[in-house]
Amino acid sequence: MHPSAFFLPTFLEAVRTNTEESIASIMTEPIPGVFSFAMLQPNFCDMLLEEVENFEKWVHAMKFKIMRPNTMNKYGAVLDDFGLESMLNQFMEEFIAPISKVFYPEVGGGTLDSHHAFVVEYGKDRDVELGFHVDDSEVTLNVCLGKQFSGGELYFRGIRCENHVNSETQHEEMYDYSHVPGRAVLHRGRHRHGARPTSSGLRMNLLLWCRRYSDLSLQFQFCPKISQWPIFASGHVHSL
Ligand SMILES: O=C(O)CCC(=O)C(=O)O
Ligand SMILES: [Fe+2]
Repeated sequence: MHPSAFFLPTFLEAVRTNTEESIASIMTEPIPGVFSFAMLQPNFCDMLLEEVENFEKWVHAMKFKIMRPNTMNKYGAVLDDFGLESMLNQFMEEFIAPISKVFYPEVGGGTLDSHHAFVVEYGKDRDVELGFHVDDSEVTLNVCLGKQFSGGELYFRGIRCENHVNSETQHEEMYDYSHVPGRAVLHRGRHRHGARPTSSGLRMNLLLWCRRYSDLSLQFQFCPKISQWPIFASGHVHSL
């Protein structure tokens, strides 16, 4: 399948041109460090949703146990488990690393080298909301796949290092993002966030937690609570 079957022409063109200007031209940055852009073709969102649903049906029929996408979400599936691992790695290297190189140089955004990819599901008989947390990632891509829903806003509360992860939020750090199918949000894993209740319908989002394992010395984080950086932040953190 050609990339134009997955991605919107604006996104493809911006990343292929691969300059700071071309990448910035498709982005909005509603608060520092949070970027949003239109990314996926509507047909591809539908296809991926269908694929996830088929996988879940198959797992159910086989009486297999489905792996939870992460420590907090109960509903959804790990995409790497059904044959998409190498495609998603290529996607991270060719599309997300060039963007992260421009916007997140402090965490080695240009040299992301591993990922954890999953779909999360919210609605009736699914997860309702997601508590306040940081991700086990350097950079997180969160793309809404659909379907129809209300609520489910992603709220942001500022970037923090390990030592200040529970510190208070400044007014200017508060931001609520409303998901739109096909549209992506990109943020640092250490940018504190959560998801408000999906009050009706079904919301499914694709998450790509991108990491840089090759050189852990770059796991240093800028934290506004400290005047100088880097500050070492370790290991796996999810819920706060
Ligand atoms: O539901 C969302 O959009 C947020 C999901 C999220 O933050 C996560 O899975 O780490
Ligand atoms: Fe998250």
